[in-house]
Amino acid sequence: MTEATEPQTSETMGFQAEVKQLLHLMIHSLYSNKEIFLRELVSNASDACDKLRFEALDKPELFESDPNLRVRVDFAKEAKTITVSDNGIGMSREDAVSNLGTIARSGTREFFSQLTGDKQKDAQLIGQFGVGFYSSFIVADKVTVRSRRAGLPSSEAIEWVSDGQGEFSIANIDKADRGTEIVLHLRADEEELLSNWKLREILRRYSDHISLPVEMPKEEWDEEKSEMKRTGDWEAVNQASALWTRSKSDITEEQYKEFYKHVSHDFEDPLAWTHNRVEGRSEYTQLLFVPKRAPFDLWDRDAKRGVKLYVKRVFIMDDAEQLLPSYLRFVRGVIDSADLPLNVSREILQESRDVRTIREGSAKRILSLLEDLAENRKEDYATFWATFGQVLKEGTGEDMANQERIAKLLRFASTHNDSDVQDVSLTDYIGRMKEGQDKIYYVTAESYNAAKSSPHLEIFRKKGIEVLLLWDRVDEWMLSHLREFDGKSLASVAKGGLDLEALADEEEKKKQSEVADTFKPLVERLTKSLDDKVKEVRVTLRLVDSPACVVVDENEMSPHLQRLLQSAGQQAPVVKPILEINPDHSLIKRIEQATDDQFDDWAFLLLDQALLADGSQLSDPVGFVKRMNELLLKG
Ligand SMILES: Nc1ncnc2c1ncn2[C@@H]1O[C@H](COP(=O)(O)OP(=O)(O)OP(=O)(O)O)[C@@H](O)[C@H]1O
Repeated sequence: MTEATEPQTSETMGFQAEVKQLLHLMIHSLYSNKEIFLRELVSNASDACDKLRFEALDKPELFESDPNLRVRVDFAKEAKTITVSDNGIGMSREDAVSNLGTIARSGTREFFSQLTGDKQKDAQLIGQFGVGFYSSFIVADKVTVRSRRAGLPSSEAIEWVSDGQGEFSIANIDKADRGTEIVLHLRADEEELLSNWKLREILRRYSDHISLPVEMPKEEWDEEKSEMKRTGDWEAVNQASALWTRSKSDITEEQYKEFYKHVSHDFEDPLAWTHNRVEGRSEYTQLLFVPKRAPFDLWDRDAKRGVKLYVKRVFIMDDAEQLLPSYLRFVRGVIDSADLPLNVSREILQESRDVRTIREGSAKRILSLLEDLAENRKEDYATFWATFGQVLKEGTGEDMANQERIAKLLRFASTHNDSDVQDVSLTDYIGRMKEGQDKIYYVTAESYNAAKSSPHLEIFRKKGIEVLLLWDRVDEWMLSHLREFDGKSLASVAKGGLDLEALADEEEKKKQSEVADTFKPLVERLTKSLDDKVKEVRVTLRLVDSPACVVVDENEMSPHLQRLLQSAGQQAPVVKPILEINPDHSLIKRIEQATDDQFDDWAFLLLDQALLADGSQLSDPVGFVKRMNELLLKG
């Protein structure tokens, strides 16, 4: 253990507000999981050793005279302390102030605003956020961190002390050995942790996958005194070989799960994983996990993502986003390449052919894993879809080579089961297609409710043709890339030229041409009144309950996409709608009889209500209300 001299240049500082909140909540809501503190500290210690090994690639002198990286866990019964120490990278004074006093992740404030005060819910949320070092305070009422950054002189080591209330102190000390030592002064009721057996048991459970030796003091049975005695040596309590390098048959499920928690900082078990060694032109090992829950910053474009990159078992970097396409950014894990140079930089990663091979190989593995879930673990796939489905949809445009496979994995709500649960695949849909139907029909809208009550669905419901209901933000984007599936094109029911001809019977075809003739005068009158507002007016048989609806031409941007672009502050082309009227509706018959002085009002009213039903905003809502009231009064 370190011989610390008297602290100098001591300074007391306050925790960032979010840290205070985190500490408070953690102590109160994670108590039932208190042993995780050891996992978190050992995980940090191991990361610190990985970082040292990486920096030492360029500067071997950082190893000083102590090249054997390891983590040590010790305890002192009398003093009631547990100490976790490592000979990793260590922290400078500045590092300690920012790493152990603030949370620098983006989205932290938003995250904290979601906490409810309900212990169970908050514990889940905190788990999602990641507790790290601060979990020490679940079992300790005082924590002392002594650390010296590799490469700094012994006089520039620091001592950080806090009781986890609101402040910490930091001082310069002298520390000969490199790395970090964290001393937990246990709370009064935590004495049961002060046992060699207990600590080994926790370490084996939580840290067996750590690739460095995690050591504890060696003990032997002392015959004379009839008790265990320390020999003065240290011994590893874990296997100390990188988990992903072991053979699959030697790894237990529990070890995979713990390893996942270590690499992802997640609190929960993963949903699924895939572990492979790839040999051939490119050689690498991948151990990739699909989490069960979205990290709190899944939607934050700047958030850290990606997997950890190792080269020949040496840790190179976190969040190597080049190793997976962005639509798989929820995947966590490790990729260990045998081909990349140890001094690989982010820039090199972008250019490297080996990286491209790894990225393609990893995407395929994850897609196979998801296919397996979809096929054999339907409930888990539903969990996956509800959590990450929207992200996976991005793949339809991003990864054209795998578009068909991704499309097979998509799930939608549909008129078939009339619920907002997204569980219909395109294959299910095709299996239920009517005779003569050659398209996959869908409607897009702002919400499930808007989609399911779209007037465009009326004829489909009447004919019993299934329509997919889409309302996720990414849907329009996806649809602009995914034009067909299994030889069937995807068609919006809100677009003109709705080709239901093939499905219409003789009688319907006859009726279509009859009504076109009969309603020609009305169509002409409406066209005149709405002149600059619509592209065209025509009679349709697609409506059942609504008097009219708006559609756009096949090749034009849907109104829903126009609105999405506008709300994102982008310019959308002005597309005039086509007004389609329902010849069987009484309101249309009423308008047919309107006198010339009222006709314009009726025409505008018809168009405006069709726009409203489509989810559009009216350009003149006051005019709409006025016209409606006047017509109501006139009866
Ligand atoms: N043993 C250590 N040696 C060197 N630096 C450390 C050590 N422990 C913690 N740190 C530094 O403190 C930072 C904060 O640690 P903390 O455990 O709170 O969060 P984290 O590991 O970054 O993420 P998470 O909260 O998701 O676990 C780390 O990122 C690291 O820079």
